[in-house]
Amino acid sequence: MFKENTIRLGIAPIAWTNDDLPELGGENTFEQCVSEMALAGFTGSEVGNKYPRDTEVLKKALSLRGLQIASAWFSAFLTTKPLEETVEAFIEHRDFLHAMGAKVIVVSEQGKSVQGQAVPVYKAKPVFTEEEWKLLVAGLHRLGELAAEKDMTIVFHHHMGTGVQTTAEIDKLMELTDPNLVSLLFDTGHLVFSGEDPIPVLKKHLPRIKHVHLKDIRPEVVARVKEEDLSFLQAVKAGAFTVPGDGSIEFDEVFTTLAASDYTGWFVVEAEQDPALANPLEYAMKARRYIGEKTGL
Ligand SMILES: O=C1C[C@@H](O)[C@H](O)[C@@H](O)C1=O
Ligand SMILES: [Co+2]
Repeated sequence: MFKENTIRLGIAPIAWTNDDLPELGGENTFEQCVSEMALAGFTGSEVGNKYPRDTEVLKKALSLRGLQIASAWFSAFLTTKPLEETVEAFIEHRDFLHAMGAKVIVVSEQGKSVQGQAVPVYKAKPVFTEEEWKLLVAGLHRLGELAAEKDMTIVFHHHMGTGVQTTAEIDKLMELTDPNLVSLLFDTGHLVFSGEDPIPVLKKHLPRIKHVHLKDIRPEVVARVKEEDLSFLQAVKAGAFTVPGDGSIEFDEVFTTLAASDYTGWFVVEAEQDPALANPLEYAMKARRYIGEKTGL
């Protein structure tokens, strides 16, 4: 289905230890996490808070297990803080990822985000003013230029509880930004959680999609999140997300559309849930098996 050597399969450490909710998987060590990623058949990882920041130490631990760093999340505050604050933090993050050999940098706008707050994630989602959109676009162009200095690309992460969550907001961001400076991360779970159809988003923005997060949704939990006005983190704890193949998302068209495109890069399985309820190794293996069956990868 996919052309040879175009896709690499990674998995995010968030299923072992959750940076947004440290009580989930606090007992799981870095070594356990990366060993189990490799055991499940993945060759890449994103970065969690238990990962060593010394690039040589990290490289050694990863290469022993046949793993590479695909990317890592960066929180930008372009709509709420002076640009230079985000730029300074971004340069440090970019240089770390560059030293680790990554080519894409995941950027999320956390200005006004409610993803970490104890408020209803649907009702309290921010809506940017035109002034905030201008700040976001100008700031992303600056980050895109800084990434290009190292031959890297920023991939914007649309996300629940943020100002870029819905199809309309993604369309607007893509329209307002320069394709040479700002690419898109396609995250199946966040789109479906928000109530979007992921396929039109994928098809419309395919040439700009440079990174993919594969996560599935448990619709009965999402229904509860709406009914009970739960926050994003309560939703995660309740099991809104799971690995591809374990929820309601139909991945066939996601895979066939990407296979027919020029996409080359990482598919990162990212399924944060409570590791005490969903054994991370078991779920990583389940995801790997499902992707293999659907794609031949
Ligand atoms: O890419 C991601 C990183 C996490 O920190 C985030 O909350 C998660 O939902 C996600 O998609
Ligand atoms: Co994601």
